[in-house]
Amino acid sequence: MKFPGQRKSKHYFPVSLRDPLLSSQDLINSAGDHAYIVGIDQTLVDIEAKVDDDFIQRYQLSQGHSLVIEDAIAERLYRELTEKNLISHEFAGGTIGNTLHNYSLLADNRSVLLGTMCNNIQIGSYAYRYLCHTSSRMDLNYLQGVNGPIGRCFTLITENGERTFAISPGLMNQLRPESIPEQIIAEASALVITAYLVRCQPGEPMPAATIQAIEYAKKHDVPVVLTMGTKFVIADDPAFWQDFIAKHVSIVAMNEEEAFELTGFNDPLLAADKVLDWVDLALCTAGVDGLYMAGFTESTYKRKTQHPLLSGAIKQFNRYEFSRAMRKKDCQIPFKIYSHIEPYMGGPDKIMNTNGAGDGALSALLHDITANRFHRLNIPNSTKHFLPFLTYSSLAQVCKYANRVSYQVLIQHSPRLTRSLPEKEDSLEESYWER
Ligand SMILES: Nc1ncnc2c1ncn2[C@@H]1O[C@H](COP(=O)(O)OP(=O)(O)OP(=O)(O)O)[C@@H](O)[C@H]1O
Ligand SMILES: O=c1[nH]cnc2c1ncn2[C@@H]1O[C@H](CO)[C@@H](O)[C@H]1O
Repeated sequence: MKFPGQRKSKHYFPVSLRDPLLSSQDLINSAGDHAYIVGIDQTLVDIEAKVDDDFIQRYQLSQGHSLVIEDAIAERLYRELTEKNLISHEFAGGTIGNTLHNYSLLADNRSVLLGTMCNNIQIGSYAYRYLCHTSSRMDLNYLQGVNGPIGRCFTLITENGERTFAISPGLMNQLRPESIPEQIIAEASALVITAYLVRCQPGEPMPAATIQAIEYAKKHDVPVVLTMGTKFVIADDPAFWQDFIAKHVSIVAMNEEEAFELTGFNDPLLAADKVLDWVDLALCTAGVDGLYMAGFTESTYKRKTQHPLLSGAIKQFNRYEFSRAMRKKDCQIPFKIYSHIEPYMGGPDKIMNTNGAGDGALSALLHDITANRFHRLNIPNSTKHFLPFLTYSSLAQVCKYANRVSYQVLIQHSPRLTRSLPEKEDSLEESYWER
């Protein structure tokens, strides 16, 4: 595992606190395989095309929405895109696939993907391309074989820059509960799922497989991380999602629109705060406004920020952002902590594609959480683990890292990182980071 503390010059993580008894070689060689994340996804390839508004209407899609379409319509849509030469890019996609791939690239470490994959893969087929464009550190040995295609996600970009997803599911929802390996979940640092997983036809097994994975995670005390997907899935039934999150989820990742649908709060800070009624940690991305995090720490050990205090809907909300997050149940006196960060370097001069920017932020958070577990497995007696912290770094530092990864996604075309971050960041010297 690329342990965050190994960065030589400027770090995203507080390496000055690293245990002096620890040789970095020990870290590289020992517990690497045991600190990994597992996720479930609908295996999908993104097929990106520029279209006009008339195209969206003709196929009865709705702008900004991710809708599932029938096979016959998908074939007609695909034929029109190819005949008119409108397809600009094809990428491996899926919100969890993207997140795991990015995690594996950032951490140079194992992630395990659960989902379906074609038993017979033809060279050049979508399944083939999915596998070719997936990090070799992503463990695909636990995928369930199916006799048919994986899903296609037509990513239709209209003149206003809006993305509309039309999903042709193929057999992506055929994952069965018995294909969920209990031991893989039991030993993971986190189980990552998306709200999209419950959007299935009656009788499809994916929702039951997801619940099976959640049950194993709860049995073995593995945090369940839910990323929302799209506001429309939440808007369909906010009460269902509130209940689902309260029952099953420890960490929520969402953007401000999804946060609004879930909580009724327009302000991402208030929405993240509301989500703490149900979970241990919330990440809320807010496009040009950067991102927010909210969580808990042990009251006695909260740490004051050295950054200027920020005022928002909650007064001086970032006062204790130098604290490390903990699960609420692990705190004797839980204390709420919040942090916010503006887009890295004010945002890129030119955004290539916003698709996947939120997935990138979540993969950074997962890297920090797994680094913490990795460190704890290696050096359980380290001073860093005198309390059962969830993150290795402070909330402020996690925000910084998440934001940096989102920036990297914005400056490339693919929703998955094509390469890791530079080892040395000259830009970390700049005043933005000093605040
Ligand atoms: N226009 C922008 N300018 C600067 N930074 C941006 C912009 N859009 C996004 N970002 C950065 O990317 C992060 C995530 O963006 P956003 O809130 O759009 O995610 P998202 O809607 O969840 O994306 P996706 O669902 O495609 O993964 C933000 O927190 C911010 O750091
Ligand atoms: O229904 C879906 N299930 C899983 N992933 C999806 C679905 N719709 C869109 N995306 C994925 O979301 C990513 C950006 O966050 C895209 O890469 C797309 O593949």
